[in-house]
Amino acid sequence: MSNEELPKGWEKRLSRSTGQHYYLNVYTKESQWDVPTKPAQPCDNGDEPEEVQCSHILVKHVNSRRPSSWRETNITRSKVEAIDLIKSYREQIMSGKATFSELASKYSDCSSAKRGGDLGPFGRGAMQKPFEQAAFALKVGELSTPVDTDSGIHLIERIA
Ligand SMILES: O=C(CCc1ccccc1)N[C@H](Cc1nc2ccccc2[nH]1)C(=O)O
Repeated sequence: MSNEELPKGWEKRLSRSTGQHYYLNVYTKESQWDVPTKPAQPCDNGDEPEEVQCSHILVKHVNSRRPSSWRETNITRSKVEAIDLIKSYREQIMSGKATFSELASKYSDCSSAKRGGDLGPFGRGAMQKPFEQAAFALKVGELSTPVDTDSGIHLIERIA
């Protein structure tokens, strides 16, 4: 099995003393004789926080899991229209024409709109995977591109 086929974070090495292959976890530098079957976990050297705090603007569409919100009882816009709205909100925030909180309070189809879109701190496993992946990839203060979940289209800002 070449390195390319191993789960992420593992390297195949040759033991000089035994002539046997072993496997090195490149994060923790631990080694094992058995072929790894799961990706190596980065050791807790601070390269990923336990929790992040984000605000989001959610624009639901007709295919959303629950096409209804505090703003609109029956949401009929298309997914493309939702993406275009999120792109326009992103542009307004990036250009300084509006703040994230203003737009979230006015336009987000999530109940967090009442808190300027603030979802509070959350760890991995708390949110739908596409949202989680996008949130944990953001640096503090960074704005995502449109994120697609079963709830709808999101614009995410990492607060902490
Ligand atoms: O699930 C909720 C409440 C989320 C929340 C968390 C923490 C504080 C306040 C609200 N709202 C859904 C819409 C929704 N779907 C989401 C998916 C990921 C993150 C936030 C989301 N919000 C809905 O209203 O359909």
